[in-house]
Amino acid sequence: MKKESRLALRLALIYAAFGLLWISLSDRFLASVITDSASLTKFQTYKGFCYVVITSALVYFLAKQTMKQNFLTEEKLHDSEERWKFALEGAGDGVWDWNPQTDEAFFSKRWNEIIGYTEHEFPATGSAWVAHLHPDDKDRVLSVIQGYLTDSREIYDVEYRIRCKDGSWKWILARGMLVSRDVYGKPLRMIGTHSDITQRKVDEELVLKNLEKWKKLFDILPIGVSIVNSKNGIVDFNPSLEAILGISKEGLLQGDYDNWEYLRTDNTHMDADEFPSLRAIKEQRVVKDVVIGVKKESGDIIWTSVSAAPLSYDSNSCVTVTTDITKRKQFESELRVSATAFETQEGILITDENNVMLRTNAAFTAITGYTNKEAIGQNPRLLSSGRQNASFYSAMWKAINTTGVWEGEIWNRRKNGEIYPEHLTVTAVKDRNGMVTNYVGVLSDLTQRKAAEEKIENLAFFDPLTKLPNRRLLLDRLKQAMASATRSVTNGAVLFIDLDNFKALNDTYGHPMGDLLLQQVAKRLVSSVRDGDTVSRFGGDEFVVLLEGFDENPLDAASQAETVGEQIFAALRQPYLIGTHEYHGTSSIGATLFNDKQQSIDELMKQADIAMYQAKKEGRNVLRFFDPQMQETIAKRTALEGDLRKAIENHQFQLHYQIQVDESRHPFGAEALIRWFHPEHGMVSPDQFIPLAEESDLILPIGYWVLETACARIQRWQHDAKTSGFVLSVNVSAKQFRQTDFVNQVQSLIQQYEINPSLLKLELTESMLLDNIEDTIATMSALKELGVKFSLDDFGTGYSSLQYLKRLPLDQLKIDQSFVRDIAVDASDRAIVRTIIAMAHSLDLDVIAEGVETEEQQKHLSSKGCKNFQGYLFGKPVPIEQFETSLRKSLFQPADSCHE
Ligand SMILES: Nc1nc2c(ncn2[C@@H]2O[C@@H]3COP(=O)(O)O[C@H]4[C@@H](O)[C@H](n5cnc6c(=O)[nH]c(N)nc65)O[C@@H]4COP(=O)(O)O[C@H]3[C@H]2O)c(=O)[nH]1
Repeated sequence: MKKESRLALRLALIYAAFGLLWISLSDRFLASVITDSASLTKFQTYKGFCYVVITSALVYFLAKQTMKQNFLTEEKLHDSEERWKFALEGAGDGVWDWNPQTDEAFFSKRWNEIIGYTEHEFPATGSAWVAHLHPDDKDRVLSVIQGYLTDSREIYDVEYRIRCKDGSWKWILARGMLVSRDVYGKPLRMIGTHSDITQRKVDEELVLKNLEKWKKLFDILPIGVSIVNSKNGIVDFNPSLEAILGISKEGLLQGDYDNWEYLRTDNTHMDADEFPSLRAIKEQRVVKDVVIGVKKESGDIIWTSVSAAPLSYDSNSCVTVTTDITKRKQFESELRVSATAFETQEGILITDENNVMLRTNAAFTAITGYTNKEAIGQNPRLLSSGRQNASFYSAMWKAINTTGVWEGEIWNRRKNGEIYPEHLTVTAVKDRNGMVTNYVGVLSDLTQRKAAEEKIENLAFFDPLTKLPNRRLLLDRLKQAMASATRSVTNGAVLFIDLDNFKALNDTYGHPMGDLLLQQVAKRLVSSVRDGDTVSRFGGDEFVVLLEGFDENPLDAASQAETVGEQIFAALRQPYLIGTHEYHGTSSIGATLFNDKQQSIDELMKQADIAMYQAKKEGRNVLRFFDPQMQETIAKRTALEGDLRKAIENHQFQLHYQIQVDESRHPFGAEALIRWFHPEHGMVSPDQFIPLAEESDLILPIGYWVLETACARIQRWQHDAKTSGFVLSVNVSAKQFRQTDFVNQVQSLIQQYEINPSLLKLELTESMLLDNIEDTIATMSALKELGVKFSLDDFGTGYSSLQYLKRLPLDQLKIDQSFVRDIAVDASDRAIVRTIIAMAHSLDLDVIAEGVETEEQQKHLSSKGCKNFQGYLFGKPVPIEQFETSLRKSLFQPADSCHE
């Protein structure tokens, strides 16, 4: 119940209580004291007057009390209203008071002032206020008021613009409340404040404008901007970041980037604590320009530069700026490549369109001598040597201007004045419109190349050791000489010179010594001939001298050639000082003439070779002219070689066996000697075909055949009680022995024929053993391990010293038949034989003498201590059947009867 209703009810109750008491008590009281009715009526009238007086007094009293109370309340209210009005006005806000029913309004002094009026100047009605509202705000404001009054919300507030006295507009915040309603509940009074918010509105607008400005900037910035929170990762970002990282908005928000790998500039893994965002948050400082490689699942790498700054309002967040530097990095690396390319071995100069030098590289300086500083601003003509004329340059520029490029060799001048050959390429650089902006010259110094070319030419035509023309140049000159001899009808000669015993020198003193000898020989040869003649090194220890302009008569020409040959012999015969050694050498010369008769170069060289071969054969240190008979021999040789190739498969070889006996002529072994039964020539002696086989490598299959046949023979012998201890000697040639698998071959044969290896004796010659002593020892030792025996054949003809012999695992020395032959008559042979036998004894080796033909020879040998013999005296080499027949005889007959 409302306050005023309660008050009215209280008054009514007091009045009702008094009236009821009066009615019920006053009549009873009068009736008890007044008994007559006249007096009673009279007193009842007086009682009525009293009632009126008392009730009036009561009403007066109650009304007075109530009014007094209302007045006090109102006064209090007024006072409090005044106080808050004062407070509000003091705070700068205006106050208003409005009766919605009467539209009467009160606007405080401050209210008026805010919009430029003096107190009471503004019409005191609500409608006057409405009339001053901004047209854009009016409807909104009225609907807010309407809404407030009907919705009975507690507080009304609205912002609007109101026209000031001077016509300007001010933003006002009006706040108020309904303070009373009439008995029907209709709004009776609204009061409120009126604050000037114009400045706030301006500020807000500014903020909004700024916000929009920054937002737009954020959106269109080509660099990625993001807000990173140390816990939640990227919380806000602009579209550029999505574009740079190539990730969708959702992906960024879901943290898909966590799956990526991050790289340092050196491509190594970057840890999270190195990220600029996390560092900026942790260290609370700006972290700038950290280069990060973002490696995605696809393997693609995006290179970024990231800066981060902590946010002052949130210590766990920062703003990061991400720039895509992938292209820049690419460009930088291309730039590095370009810079490196610019600094190549080739000189580079760049000019402007007017041919003024702008830049040169280090190689340019190295080649020309001009530094970059000296070259800049100059015309490249600075390098001109004067060797090319004006028309050369005009052709060059014509080419550049039409085709855009010129390339060629040119002579230029260095800063020090030296003129040098150069390879130059000039390229015109054009802009988009086809206008020349620059010229680029690339130059390389050809000085060294030319020298190298010269050197290569020298290598191609000259022997590097002796500096003499080589085979190629000789043949070239021979061709010219032959043509010239035809033209001039003269004779020329080719001398083929071979140094005697050069191989022995090389083997004994080593190759460097051999080289020194060759150099000295070359000098002597050159000084032995005329200037126009050619001295060449043909290969190894072979030299060829080409002589021209001899007499047209071949005999005279031959004697002229012989004279030169003699001069050469004389020169080469002189002792050589090689290092500290004095060396005496001789040579063999093969000569042939050439003239107008048509001959091929090959033929001519072959003739000279054959002649030289003949000279060697004839005892060395001689000059031999080629003659056709000689050629015939060679032809035969070649044919023989062809036949030899087929000999094995045609089963034309046979082994003959020659008995070996002891002092009492008791057979203890044999030597296997090969025989070739040629279908046309009959039996060919090994002396004829073994050297040929050695030259052509045919000795390898032949030698193997001999070994295998010998092993097969041993196998048979060892199973026969009478021959079980028989040792079979087999000749082994140098080439055969030097085969890398020779030991294996022997071992396999021993195994294959299951022979006692000690029954196989390999005969080696001195010269082949000393060729490479270390390898020889290794091979011999390996064979020795197998149990094979060794005999040193032709002993005494070579150069073997005791020192070498000691190192060889030999079993036997074989005295060469040349010493045996004259032993009865030649004291020196006897001495040699004695020495050989003494040597063998001192080395604990057996000795056997070969070629023993007479009793006398045997006697002499026996007297010197030789106990084993081989020779026609005991038996010639014979086929196996014959051998075994006579062997049987000798084994069952007295020893002396073992003759063939
Ligand atoms: N005047 C004379 N000569 C005698 C006498 N006793 C033996 N001869 C001969 O002297 C040579 C001894 O063989 P060689 O010094 O190893 O010399 C052998 C050997 O170096 C080589 N030769 C023979 N067969 C083979 C073979 O199977 N392989 C190899 N690599 N060389 C072989 O051929 C050379 C010549 O062999 P042959 O003509 O068979 O000549 C044999 C033999 O018939 C004699 O009392 N008086």
